Amino acid sequence: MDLKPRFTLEVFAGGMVVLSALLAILVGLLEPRLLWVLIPLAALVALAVLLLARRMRRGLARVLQCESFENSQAQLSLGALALPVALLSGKTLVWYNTPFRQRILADEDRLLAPVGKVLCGLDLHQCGEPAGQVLEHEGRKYNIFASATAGREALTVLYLVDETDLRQRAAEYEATRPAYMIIEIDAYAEQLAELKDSEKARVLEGINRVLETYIGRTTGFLQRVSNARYIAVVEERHMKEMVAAKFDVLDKIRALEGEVNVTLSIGVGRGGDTLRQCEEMARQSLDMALGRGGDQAAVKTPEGFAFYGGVSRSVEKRSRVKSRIVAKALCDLIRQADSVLIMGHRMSDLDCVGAAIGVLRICKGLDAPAAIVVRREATLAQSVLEEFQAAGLGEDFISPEVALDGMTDNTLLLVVDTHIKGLLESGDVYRKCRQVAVIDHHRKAVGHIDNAVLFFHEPYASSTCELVSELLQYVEGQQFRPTSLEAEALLAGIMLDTRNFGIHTGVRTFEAAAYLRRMGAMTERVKLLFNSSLQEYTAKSNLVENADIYMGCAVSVSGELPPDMAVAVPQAANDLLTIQGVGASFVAVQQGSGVNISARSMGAVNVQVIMEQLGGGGHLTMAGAQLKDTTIDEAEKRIRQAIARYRQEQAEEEARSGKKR
Ligand SMILES: Nc1ncnc2c1ncn2[C@@H]1O[C@@H]2COP(=O)(O)O[C@H]3[C@@H](O)[C@H](n4cnc5c(N)ncnc54)O[C@@H]3COP(=O)(O)O[C@H]2[C@H]1O
Ligand SMILES: [Mn+2]
Repeated sequence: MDLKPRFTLEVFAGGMVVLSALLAILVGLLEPRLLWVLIPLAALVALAVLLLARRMRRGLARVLQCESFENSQAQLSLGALALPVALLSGKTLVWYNTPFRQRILADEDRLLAPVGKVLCGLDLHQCGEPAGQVLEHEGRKYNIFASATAGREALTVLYLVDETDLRQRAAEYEATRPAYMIIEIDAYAEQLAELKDSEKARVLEGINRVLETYIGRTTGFLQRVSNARYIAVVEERHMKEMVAAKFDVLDKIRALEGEVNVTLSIGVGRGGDTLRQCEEMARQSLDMALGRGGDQAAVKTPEGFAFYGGVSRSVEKRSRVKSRIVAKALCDLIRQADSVLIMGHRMSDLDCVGAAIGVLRICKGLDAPAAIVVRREATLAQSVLEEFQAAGLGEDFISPEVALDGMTDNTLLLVVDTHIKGLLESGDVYRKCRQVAVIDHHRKAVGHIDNAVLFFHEPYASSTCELVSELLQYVEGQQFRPTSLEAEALLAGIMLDTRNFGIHTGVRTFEAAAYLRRMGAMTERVKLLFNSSLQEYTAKSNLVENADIYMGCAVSVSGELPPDMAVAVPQAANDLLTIQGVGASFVAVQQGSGVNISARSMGAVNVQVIMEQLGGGGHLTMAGAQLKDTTIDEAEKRIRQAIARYRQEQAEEEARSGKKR
């Protein structure tokens, strides 16, 4: 039956016709007179055969469709089924029931037609899978299932389930799921609250207008719930568009003209099971957006967070970031991770190791497996590392190689005291970690980590240790109380970056120090951590002695120092500042084929800007740079050029503002 049954039937009928025609011709040749009778007779027979063949096929179809097929129970049961059902032999349609004829064949008989012509794109193999094949036919969507008998003359039963309505509803359901948005005006209290009422109204009018248009395009609604806050609920189909456009409303708000630069932070909860769940997710997202510095949108779905906007804009972040919120977010991240690695910058110093020790305390309090990644052979915090080793805590510090070995897909990397990829202790560890969080106080620079789920960046803090001390105060519980040793490491970090509370100190710096003192930090023991060896001291004195004064800046250069003398460089730069008439100091030392530079100031000179000219960075008062493939003479020339250029720009700026600093 498999071998073209249609062909067989037609050939048989045709063959009979041809045969009778031949016979008629033969008889006609033998007896021409009979021709007059034979020709009409042959035509009659041919007509009868054709008619019969047609009737036969129709009759066959009717029989197969089975009103009278009593002895076949299977056919009977399929015939009465409300679903369209068809029977195939190979790929040929050999039987179908009435619903199939009506809905798929448009009430025509297509028996023995190839099924591919009737249902375009049908894939019998896929129909045999448990999920079946979804096919569109005449504007309706069918899920088609097949079950086949094995063997050469394979028979297949096709069941067509009309899922048009179901699928339409499912798509509509997905598209109308609510997404919850919380929109907050950044630093409202600091900025807008102090404006004149008329000006404030103007700024708010601008914001309202932009937001109303933005939400007005959707089927959702917008509601201002407090001075600085709006909520909005929009349908998933519109949320999709907003995400695709990367929340361009942020740009529109930033472009508003006015006395102050307003920016927004947006938290979105999307894809939750309930509206309440979405609201909760939106709140977490807003916390994230604010914790990363604002001026951005954070979207939380059950899969995790995604962030839009807010990257590397040079607008200064004015909002005082809430440490409490960050502490909570940080704890959540640590809890979700298999293990935690804490890592600072290359040539780690007391601030970065101290901060790492503080963060490790939080991990320990949460019972999360955690370690600090540090190269003990290249560090400026040897004193702290030795003390912890002596206290039996050496295992908390591991090398990048060990860290790489013990890592899983779900390891969280906490970067402290830097946010620049190129300065990390180990780039490999960073690249292998999927989840990264950053805690830093350096001014945002190029090459910053851009995939952090949490970016706690406070350029106004004195040190990373100050930030971590604040975080420690916001996690509640006895288990988060730092030991006196840990408190001393944190205090050492603050003292390093403030040069013993000499510069860059704010109210919060002293509050953090007071907290650490309460936790048992002893200043006299902290001071010991800064003591240097006689060799280091001599190296430092030599550097100080060799300094030149150039345009009010002390510049000292030197050939290569022994590797363990590295700390003499920043210390010499610090000491040079104590000389009268020196506004900034620059100490450059050959290291391998490159040159390392430490720059310091008391605040009147912005050494960060000068070091940025050389590809470095840091802070207003404390910065550095690493020059590659440079001789020390060339480095000195470039430092002097950078100073000259800075002085010139300074003079121009003073001329413009018409006042002397
Ligand atoms: N290419 C680049 N791009 C962007 N930023 C760059 C950079 N190169 C350096 N910086 C930043 O400049 C700051 C100064 O670095 P520096 O090595 O002179 O000075 C370091 C360090 O050498 C120095 N230090 C460490 N131990 C010390 C000790 N026992 N006594 C005195 N100073 C110490 O304290 C300073 C701590 O500074 P901090 O980590 O906050 O910030 C650093 C660093 O993050
Ligand atoms: Mn540091």
